[in-house]
Amino acid sequence: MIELRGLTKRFGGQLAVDGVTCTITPGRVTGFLGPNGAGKTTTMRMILGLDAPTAGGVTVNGRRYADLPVPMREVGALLDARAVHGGRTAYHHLLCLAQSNRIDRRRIDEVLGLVGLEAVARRRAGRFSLGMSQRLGIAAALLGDPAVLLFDEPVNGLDPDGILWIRNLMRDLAAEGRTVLVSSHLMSEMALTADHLVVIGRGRLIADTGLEAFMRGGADRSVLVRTAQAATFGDRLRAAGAEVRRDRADALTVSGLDSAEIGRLAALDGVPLVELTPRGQSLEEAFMALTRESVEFGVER
Ligand SMILES: Nc1ncnc2c1ncn2[C@@H]1O[C@H](COP(=O)(O)OP(=O)(O)OP(=O)(O)O)[C@@H](O)[C@H]1O
Repeated sequence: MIELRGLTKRFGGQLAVDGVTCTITPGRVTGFLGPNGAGKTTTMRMILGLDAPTAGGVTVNGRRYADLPVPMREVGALLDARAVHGGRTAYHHLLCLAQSNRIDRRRIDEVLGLVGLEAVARRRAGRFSLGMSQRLGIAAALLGDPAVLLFDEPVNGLDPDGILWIRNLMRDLAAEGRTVLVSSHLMSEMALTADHLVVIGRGRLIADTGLEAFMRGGADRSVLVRTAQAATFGDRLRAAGAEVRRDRADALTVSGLDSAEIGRLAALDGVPLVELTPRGQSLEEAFMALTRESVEFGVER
């Protein structure tokens, strides 16, 4: 569990994080979203005690990071995958971390296995590809078997196999009951990975909500209706107050009436429907709508 209370960070005149209050709960993947410069990395750095808040505070499992006796056993993080000593082997990198955190060295082989790096454990980390570096960073995050995990933009620069692997890993970690916070500016990625979303823009919390509610919220919702009698049924729906667009010979996009009402009218008129599908807006659209005001370097539209 991670609790942010009025968390604030100012860099000179710049308010990077502005009074964020929310709780990241265990057992699910929480996507931490926001446009570039929204304050995601700064928030994560404060959770990890790397930056001191200007005001407010944050606790991990009820304690401030600085008060955790062995932090790696409580919280693991992947912030910058390239931040390893390039001359060390993967094994040696993990060994140094294990020794300085009083973690049994047998755990090293376990985490190397978990991330699929056993075969290259004795190679220098400086020669690793980005994907391998990400895996090593994740191995380090998992080393202390922590209940809380933070990943900052973990899929950046990865190929589809790597992305799928990370996605499954996050979901597995959450299913084990851990708290998993993953930042991204990619909505499409979060739609496939997260159960819950925390969205920030210009340092402020703009949403703290389930994934489905986020997609539903504020949407101009419509319903796809397919029937061989599209022309006549379209007129019937218009007469009932709907806005109707005929997309194909057999397909209508209807707004202003919900699917239950459309289905009832079809049944009353004996119109056979081939399809009746409520359409939420895509996560990407919902995100754009929500963060439009808060994009730091927005393009005039
Ligand atoms: N050390 C620093 N000194 C001064 N300003 C900083 C510092 N770190 C971050 N900032 C500023 O704080 C704001 C938030 O940055 P942050 O990196 O937390 O955003 P982000 O959401 O992680 O963005 P991105 O998706 O681009 O990584 C930005 O305007 C950034 O320029």
